[in-house]
Amino acid sequence: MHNVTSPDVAAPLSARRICLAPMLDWTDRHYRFFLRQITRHTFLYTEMVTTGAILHGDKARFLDFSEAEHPVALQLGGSEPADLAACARLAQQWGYDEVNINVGCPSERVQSGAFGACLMEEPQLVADCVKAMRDAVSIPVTVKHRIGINEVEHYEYLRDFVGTVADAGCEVFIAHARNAILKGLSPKENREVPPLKYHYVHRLKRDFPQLEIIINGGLDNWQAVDEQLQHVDGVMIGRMAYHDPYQFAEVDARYYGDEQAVASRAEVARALMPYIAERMAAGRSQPKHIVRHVLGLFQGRPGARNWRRMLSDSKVLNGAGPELIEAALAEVEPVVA
Ligand SMILES: Cc1cc2nc3c(=O)[nH]c(=O)nc-3n(C[C@H](O)[C@H](O)[C@H](O)COP(=O)(O)O)c2cc1C
Repeated sequence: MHNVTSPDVAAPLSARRICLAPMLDWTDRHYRFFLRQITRHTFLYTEMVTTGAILHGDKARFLDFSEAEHPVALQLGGSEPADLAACARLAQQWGYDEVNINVGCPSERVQSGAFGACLMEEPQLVADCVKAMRDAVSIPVTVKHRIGINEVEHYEYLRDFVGTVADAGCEVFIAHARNAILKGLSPKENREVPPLKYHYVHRLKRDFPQLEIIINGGLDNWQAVDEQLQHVDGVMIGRMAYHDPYQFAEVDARYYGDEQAVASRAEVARALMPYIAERMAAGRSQPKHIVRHVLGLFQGRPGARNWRRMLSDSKVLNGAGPELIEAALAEVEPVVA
């Protein structure tokens, strides 16, 4: 549905050519709506939501999103096939374009729930989860994983994991090209310390050419992304997208062949005003929940500091409405039209 063709290659390009990584607390619906004002095509992933939160909690709170966010995937944390299948069904009912299982998160909390990266050690269980979900829905079921776990360093471990899960019908794998170390490293260290081994992921694509392989980890500029796209079907970007989101203004033309005009930073900011008004009217969010995600909009530009300062000042935020955006724009130098 979202595929585009490139004049250079015979195969259709993946809609997941550029993906926004799932990031807890960061890629919530507000951030995703904001990034969508900058890029129409980037494939967005929600932060991880556990099956328990969805099945026993306020479903609308965890699942609602704006129509504008499409294409958007729901990332689930869980390891019970029946629970994951029930949540996949809800994801489809809610209108998500894909449902993804988190097999990469190393945090202690996640381990005690027996899901996340520790599932790398249980490929058959992941396969059972995928099968149960695929039996329940027609949207794609995908897996985000690491290249290994703890001291396991050999490529064959990754190959066998992917092979087993692919046999259950998973056709899209998103590989964070590092091991997960379950003891002794914090989640943050687990995104920085284990070495990146992009070549393992490239080899995966060579060994499973029929699968869609998306690479993730440490990619923070388009030149590096271009190099990766020589080897794999797509690239997933996390921290750069959050800290310097306007870099994504290049994505639609560069990776999807869409030359439509790109919104300026100020236009992106102003697009948030009706959104803030709507969320406030629905009684669901305050401006501070939304603008905390847009602090990086002017990253590297004159006035970035003023923008950031104003939108993180609790005195300004308390009691503010959408006009807060216009006031913050007025602080950005030079004043942008
Ligand atoms: C604040 C934060 C929260 C994250 N939360 C999740 C998550 O919920 N699910 C997940 O699969 N990965 C999560 N990650 C990992 C990212 O999806 C990604 O794999 C990692 O940041 C490496 O990509 P990057 O180098 O482009 O940032 C998180 C990363 C960060 C920085």
